[in-house]
Amino acid sequence: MAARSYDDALIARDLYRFFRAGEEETLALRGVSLRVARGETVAVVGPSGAGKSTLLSCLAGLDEPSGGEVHVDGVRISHRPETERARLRARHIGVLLQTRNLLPHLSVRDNVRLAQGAVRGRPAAAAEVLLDQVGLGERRHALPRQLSGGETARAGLAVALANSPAVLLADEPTGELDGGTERLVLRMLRDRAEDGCAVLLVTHSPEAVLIADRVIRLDDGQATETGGTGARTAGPDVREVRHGSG
Ligand SMILES: Nc1ncnc2c1ncn2[C@@H]1O[C@H](COP(=O)(O)OP(=O)(O)OP(=O)(O)O)[C@@H](O)[C@H]1O
Repeated sequence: MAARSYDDALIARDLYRFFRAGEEETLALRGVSLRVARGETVAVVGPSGAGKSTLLSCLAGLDEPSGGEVHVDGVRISHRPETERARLRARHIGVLLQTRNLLPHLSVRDNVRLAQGAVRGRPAAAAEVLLDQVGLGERRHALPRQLSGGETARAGLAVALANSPAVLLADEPTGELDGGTERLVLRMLRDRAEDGCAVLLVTHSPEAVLIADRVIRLDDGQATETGGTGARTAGPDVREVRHGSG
């Protein structure tokens, strides 16, 4: 059991999330459990309103689950003060959100450098290397508002990868991208997984699902099997599916 826990860089146990707005109550997550191992890519799919973004926010420590626990890289991130969750996130997690993670007044390179700040001793040159990898080496001095949509997505990816995270969480990383940029983003996510990162992406894109080792389907706040073989049971409500060799 201990070895498995170590292999699983991301563990969520029995997550619940209630929202209350006036009289209205929504149970966005109803007992979701999942594990993502180092080196693995998992896609989370499901209809609008199923709870995908809520799940990703709870996994990233951007939101607190009402019940259940999240562990990242061997550390519990849930049920801690927001500042501590932010510190743990900066250290262990890369987050790629639909609203991109760029500070508007900083150049692309300085955005990457800022995200690297969480990791001591990182050479400054690594920012340039990362920007070259996402094809933005020439645009490193540009401000976010000067970037095209595809460039913004790639800059967001560079920022998400800047801290060499153990866990990478991405919400629709290829939404609204052209085919070339989508392939580049997916290849980089896959490469990170091959380097030992645990990658979880929320997606509607069939191409993104294809790069995943396993697919988790959320429906009305519950995770269920999507079919196939080689399932790895992660909890009472989750049966997952492994695609071929990935
Ligand atoms: N801050 C909030 N306050 C109240 N209800 C919320 C809040 N955030 C999400 N919800 C509700 O929780 C449920 C799940 O929402 P969520 O955004 O997680 O779904 P989703 O699967 O990501 O949808 P989409 O694919 O459309 O982005 C929805 O019913 C939504 O209205």
